[in-house]
Amino acid sequence: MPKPVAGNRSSLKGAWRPTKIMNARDLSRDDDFLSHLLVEKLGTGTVPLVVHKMDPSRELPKTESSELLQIVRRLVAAKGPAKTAIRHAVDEILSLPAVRYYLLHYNQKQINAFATHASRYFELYLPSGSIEIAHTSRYSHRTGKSELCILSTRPLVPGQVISELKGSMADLTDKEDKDLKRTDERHTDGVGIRRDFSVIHSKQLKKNHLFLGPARFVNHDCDHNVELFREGRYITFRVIKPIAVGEEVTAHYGDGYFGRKNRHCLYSGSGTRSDVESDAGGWDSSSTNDSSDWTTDEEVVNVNERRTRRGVYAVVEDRSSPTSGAGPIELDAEVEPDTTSDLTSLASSSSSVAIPPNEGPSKGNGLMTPDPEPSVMRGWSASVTPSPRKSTPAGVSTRSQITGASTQDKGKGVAKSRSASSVRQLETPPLTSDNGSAVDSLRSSSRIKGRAPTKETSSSRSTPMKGRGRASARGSTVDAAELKGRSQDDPELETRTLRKRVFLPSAADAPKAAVISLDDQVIWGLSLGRTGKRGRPRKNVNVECPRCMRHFEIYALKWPERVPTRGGTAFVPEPREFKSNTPTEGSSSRKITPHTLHALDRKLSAATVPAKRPYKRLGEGEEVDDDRPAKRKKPSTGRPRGRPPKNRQRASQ
Ligand SMILES: C[S@@+](CC[C@H](N)C(=O)[O-])C[C@H]1O[C@@H](n2cnc3c(N)ncnc32)[C@H](O)[C@@H]1O
Repeated sequence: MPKPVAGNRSSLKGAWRPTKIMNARDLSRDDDFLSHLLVEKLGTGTVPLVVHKMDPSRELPKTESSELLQIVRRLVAAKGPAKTAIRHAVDEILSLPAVRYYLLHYNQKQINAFATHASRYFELYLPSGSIEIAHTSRYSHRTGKSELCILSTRPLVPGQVISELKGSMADLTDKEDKDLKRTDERHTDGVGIRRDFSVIHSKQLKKNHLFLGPARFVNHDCDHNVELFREGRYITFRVIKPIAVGEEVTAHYGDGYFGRKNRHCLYSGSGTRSDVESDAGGWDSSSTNDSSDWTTDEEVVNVNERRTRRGVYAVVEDRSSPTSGAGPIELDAEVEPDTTSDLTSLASSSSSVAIPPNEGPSKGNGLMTPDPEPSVMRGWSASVTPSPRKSTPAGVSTRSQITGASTQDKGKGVAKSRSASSVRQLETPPLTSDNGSAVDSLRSSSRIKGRAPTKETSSSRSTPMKGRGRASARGSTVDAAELKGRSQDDPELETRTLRKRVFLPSAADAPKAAVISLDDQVIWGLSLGRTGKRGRPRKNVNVECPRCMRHFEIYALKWPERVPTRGGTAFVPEPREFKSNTPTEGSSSRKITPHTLHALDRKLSAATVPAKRPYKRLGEGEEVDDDRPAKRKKPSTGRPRGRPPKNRQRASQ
């Protein structure tokens, strides 16, 4: 039993710190509660969002939807870095009475994990986001249950990483694993539901992991448009085909997840919001929960509109028209304001950068640094890549699903696909200041129709992709193989998220080194052609290495005349990289700058280099010929070291 945090529960606010470790029990409990608060309760539109819970029988503390909506509104309107805005939102949710009650017996570590998980859900609502959780009835006729999905709210281009699609993974013990496989008969609608709908298998660890958070709502499609890959501790989703606004984001769970060759996969082709809205009338509201709070009676649904929760993005021709249904959906230039939720759609985020048309997907686009670890994260997606460079098709594979449809499929040999991972706790990357700066720079303007589109800022280009223009229709394909092997750059996972690519400054960008002198003699050449022993050229001299600098000081003092010159003047080569210690972000001090040169100048002026005595190997019987006075050995005091002499001990008494 965790040790409850003592003291006033209101002190929860601001007292938590991000943590990545969660055990499966806490993760499922927290995810049930948080998805209830931040998905179900905030559902807008005509169709409520009903989340499959890990434990549907669990009673959740009652919360006011209006309070939650206020928190999200403040998050959307907040100024400053996204990270700070998210933190405030989490603080606010932690101070809700229902949440405080829920956390009553949690210790600080558990509170940290809960708050971190809450931040993953809040990130979905950032104006810079490019996805949303929506309802889909695509599978309901077979699964007999409400299903949710992820829709894009902006055009996404291949190579982009959907930064806000986050989740957390926790190891499953054998017992927990077995329990999840068992059909839960307690489900209210009487349908036996297995709760292993979001279990990922790690082949390498021969273990199953529970994967929960917003990313768990990504459905499977044999013709998927994102791939899941692991980067160190993180799981990330990368777009592999253009995704239009309103289109569903789908991954590949593995070849045998829905039966042999996925023959029971219910994905019926292009899944767009139209599947959702047009089916809205058929939705059985009796099985819904109080998320219908958000459905107003006056709301008139225009069946020709295609909309995400953020607003209408397309209007199709009237269904009664003879041409209806056949023609292509016309996409609006901009996303319209969300009339139902008051959540504003702002300019594109780092994960959905406005891409100049006619530019193909980036090669080596600096999105993320691949995980050098060769272990294969097979999972969920057959195209899950262990690292972006090795886009191995066969990643984390989820356990075969036996709910609804899968229950019917029982006995038909719903195969299990397995995946490999070498990590114990995996999750999607944390929100970084990247996002924050993107939001900062973008918040001032809006993409709401009629307003001037946001000017792209450098921070919004944190995923420097040479991409395509507005995402084309689903059919437009990009060879997935084309993406494989492209060099990418990191997250640490996590911009957020993904670690920024370490861009080494080019020689042209590097500060030009100044020439320094000693006693009016030019001594400085950053690369001394000959600094090795006995004047031999020394390879790979790294002048930024302090050791090399020391060598140089000695060299320059001893042989100032050997300092390289070119055409009579001092030769100042370009700074080199410090090879043994690749510079990382913020480590610009590793570069030679005028400042370091100046420091060296001062050092050299004051330096005195003692002459080095050559070592001599002694022959047999030969004695040391040393004119230095022999080091006198201190006479032993006979007492253990560190203890004061007895008389001093006595004196102190
Ligand atoms: C990781 S969850 C995805 C989110 C899920 N729709 C939800 O609402 O929780 C996996 C479950 O979604 C459903 N699902 C996803 N893709 C499917 C597909 N192509 N065919 C049939 N069911 C699918 C199955 O019920 C599966 O167990």
